[in-house]
Amino acid sequence: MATIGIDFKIKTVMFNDTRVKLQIWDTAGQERFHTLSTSYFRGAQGFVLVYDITNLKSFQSITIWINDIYEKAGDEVDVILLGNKCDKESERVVPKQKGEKLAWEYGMPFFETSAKENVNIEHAFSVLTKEILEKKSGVLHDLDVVSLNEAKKRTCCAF
Ligand SMILES: Nc1nc2c(ncn2[C@@H]2O[C@H](COP(=O)(O)OP(=O)(O)OP(=O)(O)O)[C@@H](O)[C@H]2O)c(=O)[nH]1
Repeated sequence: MATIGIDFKIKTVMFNDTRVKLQIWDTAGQERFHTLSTSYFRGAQGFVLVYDITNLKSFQSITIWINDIYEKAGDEVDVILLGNKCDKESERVVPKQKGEKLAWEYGMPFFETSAKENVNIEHAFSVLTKEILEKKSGVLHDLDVVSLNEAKKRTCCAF
């Protein structure tokens, strides 16, 4: 069934002994719902862009979505690209190399997946989760350094 507007699911996964709660928002991919989805971009930590390897138009739309993401969510967010339906090899119209090239141009991880046959789905989400967590811990670390420096300054000035 086509997604109208937005749908979301919550999944808790274990990641290096840490419980991580993923809130996964599924936006409608169809053009006529596009504007509806854009208001949900802000606040997202990661994006999974999915095209259908048997549908050229879905691949061509990816560039529009990438630009939208960077424009509306900032270019610091983590994005991965998935070429889905890799179980339908005989109907493939998008060569794997094209997906790889596009992902390489934007510096994002790329996987071919099959939601139907559960190929690479967990792996793709793990990679994205890892990138988000690493970025987050980096930010926390930076903030710690800043607050330590601030604390030092304050101590210094108080004397
Ligand atoms: N063979 C195959 N079919 C798939 C796969 N993933 C999804 N489908 C089928 O493709 C159709 C569309 O799937 P959706 O999950 O609704 O696709 P979507 O991109 O979310 O579509 P919107 O909700 O319109 O944005 C359904 O009939 C699914 O069963 C896959 O990996 N392989």
